[in-house]
Amino acid sequence: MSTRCAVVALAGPPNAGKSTLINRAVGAKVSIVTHKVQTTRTRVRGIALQGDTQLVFVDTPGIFVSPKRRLERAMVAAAWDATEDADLVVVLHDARKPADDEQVSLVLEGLAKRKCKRVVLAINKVDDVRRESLLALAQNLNAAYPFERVFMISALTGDGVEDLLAWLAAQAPEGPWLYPEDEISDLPQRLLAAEITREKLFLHLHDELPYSLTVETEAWESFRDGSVKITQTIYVQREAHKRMAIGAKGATVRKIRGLAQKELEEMLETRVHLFLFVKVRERWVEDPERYRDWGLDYRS
Ligand SMILES: Nc1nc2c(ncn2[C@@H]2O[C@H](COP(=O)(O)OP(=O)(O)OP(=O)(O)O)[C@@H](O)[C@H]2O)c(=O)[nH]1
Repeated sequence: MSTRCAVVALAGPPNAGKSTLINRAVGAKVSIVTHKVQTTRTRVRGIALQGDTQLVFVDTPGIFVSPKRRLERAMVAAAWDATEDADLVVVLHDARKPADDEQVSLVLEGLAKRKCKRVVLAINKVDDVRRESLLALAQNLNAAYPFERVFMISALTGDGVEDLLAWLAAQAPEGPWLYPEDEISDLPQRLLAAEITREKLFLHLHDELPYSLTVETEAWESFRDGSVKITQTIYVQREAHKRMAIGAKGATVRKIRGLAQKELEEMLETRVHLFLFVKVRERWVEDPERYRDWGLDYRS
């Protein structure tokens, strides 16, 4: 089978609907692929399969910033490099915003100065505006930058998304996939499973725990009877947070485990054995590898 692969730079300001679009494209509730998956210059936000074509969506967050400090300038330059490296660029525009919106103007000016290969516009959230306003919006945006194509989509309802994906896939050059299939098909499930546990933690710990808490799915084992054993670690930054997450005699983590396991069973339609560990990973934000294994295990 001849394969195709394209790196697609997704240029959408915060809130344009990138995560929603990626979730739909990937076909699973996964908003971030992982910090572990990287192309040379930028973070991979999601990987979608369209038949024999792999579409690797990369992020371009910096291009919406007017850089002042040196670090910002470096970040913006890297993001622009990512758009130049990409096979295709999708500018995602929120249909509720005007064509001369400051952030989109910044991007269109930048695009005009660069050698981006192929740039298309996807006007998102079309479910939330009057249809009649869309034509003028598309014309105005096209006047500011000559897009190769304009797509009208609703990442939320899925309207138009298949057309966009099919078009992107058809443009993808022939070549090997950047990521193995099992890696990408396994990844969303692992992440989703971690997100489910994180959600339960937030719902039940209220404001007590800081937002720095993370959950990682460490192992995923499938058994012959169809059941799955999922092992996750909840990383917190301090001993006090660990005690909070565990609760008196383990009551909190047990409750979280029960709720998360139930939701996982519904999602996977099979029996799930969920094992949760709580670990302290001090300053993991700054140096995740170094502090990864600090702290004691707690098994629920
Ligand atoms: N009505 C409508 N809302 C949408 C659509 N797509 C996304 N949204 C909403 O817009 C908000 C932002 O969507 P996200 O997908 O998180 O946006 P994002 O671009 O990933 O945002 P960042 O992660 O901050 O970069 C959410 O409340 C979505 O539900 C759409 O097609 N229609």
